[in-house]
Amino acid sequence: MATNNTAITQADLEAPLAYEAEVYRKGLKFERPPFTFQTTDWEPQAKEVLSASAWGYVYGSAGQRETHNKNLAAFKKWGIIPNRLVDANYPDLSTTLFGEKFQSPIAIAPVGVQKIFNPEGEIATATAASKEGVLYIMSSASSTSIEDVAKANGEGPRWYQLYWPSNEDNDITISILERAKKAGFTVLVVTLDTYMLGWRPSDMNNGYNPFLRPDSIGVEIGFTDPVFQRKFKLKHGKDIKEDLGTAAAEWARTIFPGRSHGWDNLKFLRENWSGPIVLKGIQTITDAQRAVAAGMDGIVVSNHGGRQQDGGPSSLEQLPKIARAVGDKISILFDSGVRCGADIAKALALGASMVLVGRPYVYGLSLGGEEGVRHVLKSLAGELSCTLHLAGIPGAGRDILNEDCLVREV
Ligand SMILES: Cc1cc2nc3c(=O)[nH]c(=O)nc-3n(C[C@H](O)[C@H](O)[C@H](O)COP(=O)(O)O)c2cc1C
Ligand SMILES: O=C(O)C(=O)c1ccccc1
Repeated sequence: MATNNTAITQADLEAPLAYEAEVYRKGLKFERPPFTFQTTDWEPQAKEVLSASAWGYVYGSAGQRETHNKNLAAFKKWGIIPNRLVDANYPDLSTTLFGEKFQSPIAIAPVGVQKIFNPEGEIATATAASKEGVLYIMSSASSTSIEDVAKANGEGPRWYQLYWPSNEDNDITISILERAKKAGFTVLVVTLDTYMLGWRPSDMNNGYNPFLRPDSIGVEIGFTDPVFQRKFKLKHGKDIKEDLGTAAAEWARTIFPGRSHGWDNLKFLRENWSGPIVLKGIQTITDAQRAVAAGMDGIVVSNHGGRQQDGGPSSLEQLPKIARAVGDKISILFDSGVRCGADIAKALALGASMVLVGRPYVYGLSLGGEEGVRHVLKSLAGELSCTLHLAGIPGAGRDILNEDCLVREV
């Protein structure tokens, strides 16, 4: 399997479709994945195995779920045009970002507190991503430390997502950035839409905030951070382990300070991070242009899967406008509402160079740990490859897969 920047081999091109071929070749002897190939069934099946609180947390969205529902519906407004008598055998799914070649255009979206879905949590996901040649984006709210995730991810490509503390905690931010750099995270993804949690009725009904549980899950990065540890001791006169509840609440306040930074503050991150910086949560042309003006390297067109602000537009609807405005000046990634291989093809066609998947792999993690995440990633890559092949589109590159490949149906 190709890792970053190694040449893509014929075997790499064939790998996504090998999953399907194996099922049919082996028939009933095929060792079944832990759950279905039908992507629409992942969500209801995960519901059956999760506690009400964990389920409410992952499936839950802001407000009346209007933004969430629009995210899903937006994909159905586009059709992929099928072309005949074109040889698009084993389409090349590779994509290049910041001078690095990635074997797959699919990435693991940053998702916090993964141990509430499976005791292996981020270790299972980071291992699965590495085995499938998929980019792992690590959340600031992980229930596993930066160093342990890096170990599990091994040679796999990995980026670090920052929940950005306020200026009073710049020393903590610097410490975290240094740790991420040292642990081999190459790109910084700064999430802009979550300086406070959205209005989430399901979590409020369950009285559920993963940080504030008695076993304080999701605070691992803070609890293992020497600067956070020192500051906590100075302020409270005791060590973290002497008062886990207070420390967890303190870490939650640190990474969700309740107020947004301004565009000017990005200079601070630029000064303290030597690699590319990507802003996650962009939804307008104006903000995308501001990102370009601020010298950023990439944006993730995302509305956080509809979990933050309700009543907004679907993320996919915003993508082509933004791509047309700034696509030649900045790298564009996308998430929110991706549920199957055809969805990935559509997001790529509408201007994304990389597509992040959120809830689907969390359902895989819930249903089958590392194998479950691998099954989700293999299914999505396999279906994407199959879709492009049958549509006569030989690759995922912008020169081949673009708006001309789609028809707007409604
Ligand atoms: C359970 C859960 C936790 C998440 N935690 C984070 C996080 O820690 N940092 C972040 O930037 N985004 C977080 N997200 C948002 C995802 O990165 C992504 O934007 C979103 O899930 C995409 O929408 P989708 O679930 O429809 O694919 C989280 C999403 C879910 C479902
Ligand atoms: O739930 C989220 O969307 C999110 O970003 C998060 C992750 C961990 C803890 C709190 C919020």
